Amino acid sequence: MSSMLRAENLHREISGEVPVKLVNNISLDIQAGEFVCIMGPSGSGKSSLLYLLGLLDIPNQGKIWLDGVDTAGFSEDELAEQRLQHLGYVFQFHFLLAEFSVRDNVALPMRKLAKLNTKEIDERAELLLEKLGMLGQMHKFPHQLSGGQRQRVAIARALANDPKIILADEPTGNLDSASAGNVREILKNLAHEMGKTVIAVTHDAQFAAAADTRISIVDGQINTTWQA
Ligand SMILES: Nc1ncnc2c1ncn2[C@@H]1O[C@H](COP(=O)(O)OP(=O)(O)OP(=O)(O)O)[C@@H](O)[C@H]1O
Repeated sequence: MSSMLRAENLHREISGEVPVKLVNNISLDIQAGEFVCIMGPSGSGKSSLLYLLGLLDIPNQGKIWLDGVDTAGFSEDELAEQRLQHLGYVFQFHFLLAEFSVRDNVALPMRKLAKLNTKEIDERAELLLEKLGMLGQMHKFPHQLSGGQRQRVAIARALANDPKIILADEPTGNLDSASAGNVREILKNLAHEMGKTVIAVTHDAQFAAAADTRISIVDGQINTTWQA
């Protein structure tokens, strides 16, 4: 195994009359193909940490290495390129575009990256939808799907550019238990069968039980780390 995402002494605070420490001196080292869950009480800084690890926010102090590459000092354009190529995101709310079909939603990140032609993009979108059991719904629009189906499309979209890392923020938070179990198995298999590094924030104990590593956050700091 090799280090896929390494963070050293991450700090993130919001300045103001009373500065708020969201992330307070967090260091971690996540391996390729590892399934990691971040847990902790509401407001403890889990999402803030995930945004830093996903290069969606910039730490006030500390560094992040993505597959050995130091991301400190990257310009906004360079960070956007890293996000598009190497990171896939799944949120509690799916953020699918309402006016786009299922297939077009999955195709969108590939169109932005512009490495494949239109035919190749549609073929890959269909392949990903097939893997997630959603091929039959590809011409539908997000409002025509159930919550679990939308989340599977969101996972297909996250996989579009074959990222190294999938970051998920409460991916089962809005789902009934059967759909939550389905999404949990999909994300676990992405790590264990496809070798993706999966990092998920969750309050869902069953979801966390499937992880290789559980990191518990309290007041912006790592409280405990548990490994299977
Ligand atoms: N932009 C911001 N400005 C001020 N406070 C913020 C900001 N973003 C987050 N916070 C506060 O920082 C703390 C950490 O927030 P964060 O969303 O990271 O926690 P969390 O552990 O993910 O919570 P939850 O489980 O409820 O989603 C919370 O108290 C939150 O209210």
